[in-house]
This record gives sequence, C-alpha cells and structure tokens, in this order.
Amino acid sequence: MNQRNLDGNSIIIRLEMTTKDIKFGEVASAISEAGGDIIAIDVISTNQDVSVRDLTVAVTDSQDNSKIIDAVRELKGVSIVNVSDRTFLLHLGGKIEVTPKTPIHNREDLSRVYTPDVARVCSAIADEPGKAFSLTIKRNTVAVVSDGSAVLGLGNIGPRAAMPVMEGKAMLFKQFAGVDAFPICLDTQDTEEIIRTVKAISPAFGGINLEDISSPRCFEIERRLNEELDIPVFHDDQHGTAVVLYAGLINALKLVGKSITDVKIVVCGIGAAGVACSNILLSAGASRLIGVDREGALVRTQTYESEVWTDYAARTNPELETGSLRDVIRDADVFIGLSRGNLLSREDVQSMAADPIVFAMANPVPEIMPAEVEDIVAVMATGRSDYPNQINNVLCFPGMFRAVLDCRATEINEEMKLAAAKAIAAAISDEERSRYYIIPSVFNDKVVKAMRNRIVEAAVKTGVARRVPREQTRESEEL
Ligand SMILES: NC(=O)C1=CN([C@@H]2O[C@H](COP(=O)(O)OP(=O)(O)OC[C@H]3O[C@@H](n4cnc5c(N)ncnc54)[C@H](O)[C@@H]3O)[C@@H](O)[C@H]2O)C=CC1
Ligand SMILES: CC(=O)C(=O)O
Ligand SMILES: [Mg+2]
Repeated sequence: MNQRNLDGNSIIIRLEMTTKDIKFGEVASAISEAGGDIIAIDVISTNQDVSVRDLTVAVTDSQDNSKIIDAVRELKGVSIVNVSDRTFLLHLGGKIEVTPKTPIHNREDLSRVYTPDVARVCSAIADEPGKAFSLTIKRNTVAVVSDGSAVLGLGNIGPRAAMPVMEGKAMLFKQFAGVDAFPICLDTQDTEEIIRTVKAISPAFGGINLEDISSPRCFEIERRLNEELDIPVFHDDQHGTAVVLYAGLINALKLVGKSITDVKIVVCGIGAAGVACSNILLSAGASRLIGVDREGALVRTQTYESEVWTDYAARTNPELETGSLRDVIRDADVFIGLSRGNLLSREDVQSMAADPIVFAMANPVPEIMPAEVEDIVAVMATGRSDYPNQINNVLCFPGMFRAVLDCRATEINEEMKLAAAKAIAAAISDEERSRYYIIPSVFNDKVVKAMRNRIVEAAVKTGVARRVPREQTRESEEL
C-alpha cells in the first residue's frame, strides 16, 4: 500500500456517465490529476446510453475531496449522483447493537425470560446479591464511561461527540476478548456527579472502564470509585496506555542495548496518560525521567497549581533541567509523546542521543509523523493502526477485562498491570524482534489469552480474585 493510502480516507463517488459524451479513461485521468487514486470500480447499471458506477477513491485529506469532486463535476457527460465517505458510512446508525442470546418463540419462553418466571430469579438475587454475577449480564459486561472532556487528542468535545470512540471500544472488547461493553457518555463534567452516576449504574457491570476524562479530575474520579465500588475501575488512558508503553519499551531497549535504569526519558504531556506512563517507568527502575507540559519541563524548584504536577516534579527530573521541550530533549535516549500532534521537529530528534527511541503516541495525529524521522531513529512507534509498532491501549483493555471478569476481581492492582505488560512484551521472541516489530499486533490472538492467564495468576496471588476460573490451571500449563 502506498503512503497516500496509509495517510488518508477514501470516498465513494457514484456517477452517471453519458456514453456518447465521455469515456471512463477521461474520468480516471481527471481524478488522478486532482490527486486521487481509484482503488475500486463497481458498475451499478449500464445500457447503451448511460452507465452508473461507484468509484472508490483514496484521498489524503478533506481538501483533496473537494478538488476531486470539482474535477469530476467539470467533465462534460458526467453527473455526480452522490458522494459518500466510507468511514462515515461505517458509523451510520452507530456501530453496535444488543442481541438476545435465545429467541422467544412462544408464551412459555416469554414466561421464562420475563414475567412471571423471571420473578423467581429476581428473588434469588435479592436473597443473595452475589448471584448477580451468575444470573445477569454482570459477569461479562463492562461500562465504558466518558464525559467527553479529553477525547483522543481532540480535547473537550463533549459526550455526544465522544460516542463513536466509546462504541469503537465496545466493538474491540467483544471482538478481541468476548467481553460485552456498553458505551456510556455522561452529560456532566462535575467530579462528584460523575462519581455518583457511575456508582448508581454499577450493579449491572462487572467492571468500569473510564475513558477520555481529562486530568486532573480523572485521578480523583478513579481513586474514589475504586474505594467505593467492589468491582474494578480502570482509567484506560492512564493504566492501559502505561501497560502497553512499558511492554513496547522493554523490547525497544533490548534492540538498542540500553537499560531502563540508565536512559534519559522525556515524557511530553503530563496529563492522564503521561502521569501513568511515567509512574510505570519509575516503578520499573527509570531514574532519569523528565516531564514536559505546555509551560516546559516540570521541576521541583517551581510551584504548580496542580497537586499532581507538584507530586510529579518531586519524583522526577533529578538533574533539575529547565526550559522547553526543545531544551530538555537534547541527549535524551527516549521520547514519549502523550500530548498533541506535531509538537516535535526533526531537529529535536537530531539532538537526541545515539539510537533514539521515539514513541509519538498522541491520537489521531502523533507528535511527529514517522516519515519525518524514519531515517534517523532506531525505533519509532505511534498510537495509530496504520504504521508499524502501534503503542495503543487497545492491546491492553480486552485482555485485562477478560481476566478480571473471569476471576471476578475486586480491583486491578500494580502486580496485575505489570503481569499484563510482561505478557504483551513476551509475545515477541528474540528472533522476531526488530525496529518494526517491538509490540505484537492487536490481531495476534495469543496475546489476550497469555495476558488473561498471567493477570488472573497475579490477582489470585494478591488476594483480589473472588474465584479461580476452572480452565486457569490447564491453560497456564499450555503457555
Ligand atoms: N496511544 C495510546 O494508547 C493513547 C494515546 N493517548 C493520547 O495522548 C494524548 C493525551 O491524552 P490524555 O492524557 O488522555 O489527555 P490529557 O488532557 O489528560 O493530557 C494531555 C496533556 O498534554 C498537555 N499538552 C497539550 N499541549 C501541549 C504542548 N503544546 N506541549 C506540552 N504538553 C501539552 C496538556 O496540558 C495535558 O497535560 C492524546 O493525544 C491521546 O490521544 C492517550 C491515551 C492512550
Ligand atoms: C487510544 C486512546 O485511548 C486515546 O487516544 O485516547
Ligand atoms: Mg482514550
């Protein structure tokens, strides 16, 4: 696939051609001159006079769309019936639905799934609330909760606009780990109201995945919910990202022959993801870690309004470096971006130490595009699925929640996160590891299974599992 297709979208143009006035080759040349690649042609109907076709055209950005459409519109003998964007088509009507497990054929079925017989099941749960795990969707269902305040790198775009991301996560939960997930976007950004609401909806769920809630509110919301609920609450932008980042860094450092205890690491964007990623690296032994946000490097000699930053500065930047990203990135071995797109320049990367590792993880646009530094980095990773080395929390949350639902964990602790990171890193053997392959693909079906078993083991060992899944022992032996 060429770079144009990797970077862009595609549109489908349905056009009607009058055969006496124009040949298809002329349409194809006009599209190509306007910057589009025709990647598929479907003939919808044709007769002696008129031919209707759908052309799927790869384009780099929305500006190209109008250029291409205008170029086709100007051709004599062609009229555009409609233009559709394939991504938008995929979202029409939303991406998930609820499907019953068994059909209701007759009155007897009806009485069993609903009233009157359902009342016996309700009473059994009322007598013994723990039975909710075996007799309702709780045992396999997770709420994906957002307030729309930090959606990808798009910022505070609100709960309605956050829904496509949360629906997408629900699809991934199901496809990769068989977990049922509900997208729930709340029309409030008030910490107390979010906590109250999540607690109120929690009886239906075996776990809560908090998503795209901005810092610093996300820290308090997660802490309080974990204290007040008996099911795991996991802010994925913090811990899911940290787990996958650590897994990727284990393999990247092996490639360049450097140790986490020695390398200088610069983390850009000290928000939800940046704080959690820094924490996991510090607990793995990183000693020369510097955080940078909008106002420059965080350093303990300064005071910050945010308690989180004050605490962060106290635990990092031992050499008290000050200044902008450009200043502190000099001689760094590792750059980790969890901020916004296009913040890092080629010159910044050139000023890093030999064999630089660049993890530009902002979505959808990374801090620097791989093409700009491909020739000068040892290892490059982004959060995107259209480049090699996707460091994205999608590699963590399906396996993590599969494990906690299977063992009915009450929480997700540090041991369980480290077990997850090690299982992900170990999916790549010494022979397989390369600068383009430091992290397994989300389509590698061994990853969820390996993670699940190691996380359940850690949960049992640390006493947070309410049951040991029957297949655990057998599967652990297989791996
Ligand atoms: N690849 C992955 O798996 C993940 C990627 N991300 C990406 O990381 C980014 C941050 O996400 P969150 O931590 O959830 O958001 P957040 O809103 O909690 O944090 C973003 C931080 O970046 C800082 N920032 C913004 N502009 C900056 C600049 N010019 N220089 C330095 N810092 C700047 C903000 O001040 C804030 O502290 C987003 O782009 C998101 O898409 C987040 C989670 C997972
Ligand atoms: C991947 C993800 O969770 C994010 O970019 O926010
Ligand atoms: Mg997110």
